[in-house]
Amino acid sequence: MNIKATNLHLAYGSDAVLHDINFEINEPKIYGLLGRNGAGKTSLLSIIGSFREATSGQLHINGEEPFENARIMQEVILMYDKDFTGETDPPSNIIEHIKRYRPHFDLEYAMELLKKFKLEGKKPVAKLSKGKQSAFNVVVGLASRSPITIFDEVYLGMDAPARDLFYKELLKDQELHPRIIILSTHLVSEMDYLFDEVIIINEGKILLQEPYDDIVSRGVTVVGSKQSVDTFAAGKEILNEEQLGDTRSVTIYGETSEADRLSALELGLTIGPVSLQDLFIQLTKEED
Ligand SMILES: Nc1ncnc2c1ncn2[C@@H]1O[C@H](COP(=O)(O)OP(=O)(O)OP(=O)(O)O)[C@@H](O)[C@H]1O
Repeated sequence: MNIKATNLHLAYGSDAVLHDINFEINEPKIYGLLGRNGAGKTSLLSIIGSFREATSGQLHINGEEPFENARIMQEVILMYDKDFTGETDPPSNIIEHIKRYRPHFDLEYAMELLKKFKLEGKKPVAKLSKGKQSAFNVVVGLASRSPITIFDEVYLGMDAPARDLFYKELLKDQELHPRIIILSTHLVSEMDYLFDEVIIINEGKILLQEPYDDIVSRGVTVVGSKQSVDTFAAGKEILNEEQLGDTRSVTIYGETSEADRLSALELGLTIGPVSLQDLFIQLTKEED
């Protein structure tokens, strides 16, 4: 499967939300989609999920526009924080009907997941707790085995053990049935180990799209005396700096060569890694 955005633009009335963005997703991997509140994540995912049309530019899935395209819609599932008001059926009844419009749906796996997430009862979905409704979304998303599977913040209502179960199932099932999985989340430090690739969207633009390992290997923290840190950091891209007495700590973004590491050692500095969450915070922070 291939997702390709070319000068993709979305506006709500006169408010532009996605600004001529370009990116491509080709491989069956897990993609983490990160962005601050209002950055445009849900807007972008709703175009991929064929919930809405772009204002201009193109979003193609396997070369076709997904909007009102039945063939493409069968291949993509977008799970979001759905309002289940009025849903009188229990989870097990609903999933029995999904196969009709989701060709890759695995009913046996869905039943197994209902059991794992303790959703086998006869209670209507509308009367389930918020977290159980979220877990039901997760079950449908996983068992759909759609070649493009998108989870837009569905896990927020789930408690920590349920989220942990979801992450384990996701990794296990992705290993057996690789597909493009896009996870939009604010739980960056909790979920970063799931991501093969990271896409950061900021104010309606793609800030970066890179393998997880490449991003985190590019950020370092350097701690030491003010003078030594300043000497080391001169000419480098500094994302953040903090000072306590004479001790200075800076977050640097960019390749750190072997020569850099040696010079840090000579200057008596301590070099450490930076988490994806810290990099995300620094890369998307607003200027004062
Ligand atoms: N239906 C709509 N009509 C008008 N404006 C909208 C609509 N949906 C979203 N927006 C606006 O588009 C912008 C992007 O919203 P979007 O929901 O895509 O962001 P997000 O990155 O998913 O945010 P969050 O992390 O808070 O969920 C926001 O300014 C939002 O107010």
